[in-house]
Amino acid sequence: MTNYKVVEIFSSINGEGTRAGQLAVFVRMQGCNLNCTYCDTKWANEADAKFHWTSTEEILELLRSMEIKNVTITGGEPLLQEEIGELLEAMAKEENLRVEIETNGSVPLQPFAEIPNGPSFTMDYKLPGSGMEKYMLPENFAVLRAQDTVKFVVKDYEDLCRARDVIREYDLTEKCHVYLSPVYGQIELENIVNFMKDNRLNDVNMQLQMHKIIWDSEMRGV
Ligand SMILES: C[S@@+](CC[C@H](N)C(=O)[O-])C[C@H]1O[C@@H](n2cnc3c(N)ncnc32)[C@H](O)[C@@H]1O
Ligand SMILES: Nc1nc2[nH]cc(C(=O)O)c2c(=O)[nH]1
Ligand code: SF4
Ligand SMILES: [Mg+2]
Repeated sequence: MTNYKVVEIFSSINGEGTRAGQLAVFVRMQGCNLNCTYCDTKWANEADAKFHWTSTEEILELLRSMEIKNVTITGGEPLLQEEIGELLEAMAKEENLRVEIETNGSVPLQPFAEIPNGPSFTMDYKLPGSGMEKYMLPENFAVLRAQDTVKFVVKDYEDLCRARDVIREYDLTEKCHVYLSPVYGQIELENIVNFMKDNRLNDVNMQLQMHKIIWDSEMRGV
């Protein structure tokens, strides 16, 4: 039986992305290979973070009982779980689930893109402000499909410029959804809009993390 290091499972509205505002279940996995300056889930990344070994069947049973269609698998970095492919394959066979996986851009996506009826990807491209850009795998861009998303979490003007350049270099708005999302509390929101206007960033979505507006920004499980 395959098990995963699950730190929390909760339902909420999705605060981000193409399904923002819709009910979703979040499955958060322990551990990460990166250490972004701004990470809001550092607590889940620590090697000694409290987790429950949870099996594929236990996760599926819980999801079936919750009767919520959207599932977001996140972390930490969920694609580091050994055998995560097995979970994604099992979820793909569930008729009533629509699965999204949030991933940090440093793990090859190709193997997971081949899963029939598999998850959509919300892939971060880590910008200079994260300190992690050197770990990005540009070959992942070639794997993305119309249902997938590239997300740029922007901290400052340098990050905005880099996001713009990457969007243009890889023609991302022609391939998939593209989001700009502020590092919480660290950039004037208006500056993002002005930058989009100045640079004619058509087909790019600015988003705010709704859950941090609705609840305390440090609150877990919402
Ligand atoms: C915690 S990560 C987990 C998934 C994966 N490790 C990743 O980085 O995409 C989920 C999302 O939250 C974003 N995030 C983390 N800390 C943030 C912050 N302080 N403000 C805004 N977004 C943040 C990440 O950039 C990522 O898009
Ligand atoms: N409500 C809610 N929506 C979310 N969308 C992405 C989240 C995340 O932590 O990645 C998140 C989260 O933690 N909570
Ligand atoms: S990759 Fe994701 S979970 Fe890992 S440190 Fe960065 S934001 Fe946090
Ligand atoms: Mg979060």
